[in-house]
Amino acid sequence: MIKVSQLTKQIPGGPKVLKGVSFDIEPGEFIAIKGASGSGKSTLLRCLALRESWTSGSYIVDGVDILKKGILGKMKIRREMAYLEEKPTLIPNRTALKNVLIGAVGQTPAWRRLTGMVRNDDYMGAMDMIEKVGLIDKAHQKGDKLSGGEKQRVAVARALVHGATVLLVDEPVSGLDPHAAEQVLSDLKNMCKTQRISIVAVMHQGDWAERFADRIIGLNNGELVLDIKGRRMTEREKMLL
Ligand SMILES: Nc1ncnc2c1ncn2[C@@H]1O[C@H](COP(=O)(O)OP(=O)(O)OP(=O)(O)O)[C@@H](O)[C@H]1O
Repeated sequence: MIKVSQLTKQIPGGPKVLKGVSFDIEPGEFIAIKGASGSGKSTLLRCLALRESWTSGSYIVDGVDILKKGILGKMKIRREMAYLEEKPTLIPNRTALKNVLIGAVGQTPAWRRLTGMVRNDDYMGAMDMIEKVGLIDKAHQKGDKLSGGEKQRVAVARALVHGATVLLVDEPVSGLDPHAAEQVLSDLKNMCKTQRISIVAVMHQGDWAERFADRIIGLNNGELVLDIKGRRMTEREKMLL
């Protein structure tokens, strides 16, 4: 269980982007973040991944007070949380499998990324992950020959192959056609249910959040103004964002 309390992010000499945001993340939960452009969605995600520093607040992950643990806290987050930026890129001339195996910058030793050398159990783990995102028949297809949705699913596999239990993902279906978007979100939802992976996804466009998320949290100008079960939002709730 993850507890975010009073997360505030002040840009030095700039705006206060997040203002006392508090919410919990349960194992296996799919949380969508909604909010207008500039409301702080991506900053919230990057703060959860510790890619941005927190100005104040507390961050408890499995009972560990992360911000008080310094480098150990950072290592725990890097181990347990995978961060996927909007429109992730694959190495075009490497297969889907190789992308999963060696593409995760920062999680694979540099010598292994450069040489492409992998251990047998890494290979099995990557194949498992590719199967979980429903792409086993595309494992040996080159990155640039995959469709947008397939690339996104490979990127999800790459992000999770090192055993993370939480996936933080920015606009997972941005730029995808409705069919591919549906496939990506079905995979993500399935992972939550079968592997108890928690997902926090910025999903502002369309009604994807309402259709796939267990919970929707909403930001307006850096404040959390909505925290509801995943369902069709009322007009009043939409007005809050
Ligand atoms: N390093 C920074 N310096 C100055 N302003 C920043 C910085 N980082 C974020 N901001 C501002 O904070 C606000 C929130 O940015 P953020 O990217 O989190 O919004 P968002 O909700 O993800 O927007 P979008 O939907 O357009 O991607 C924006 O107004 C942005 O300009």
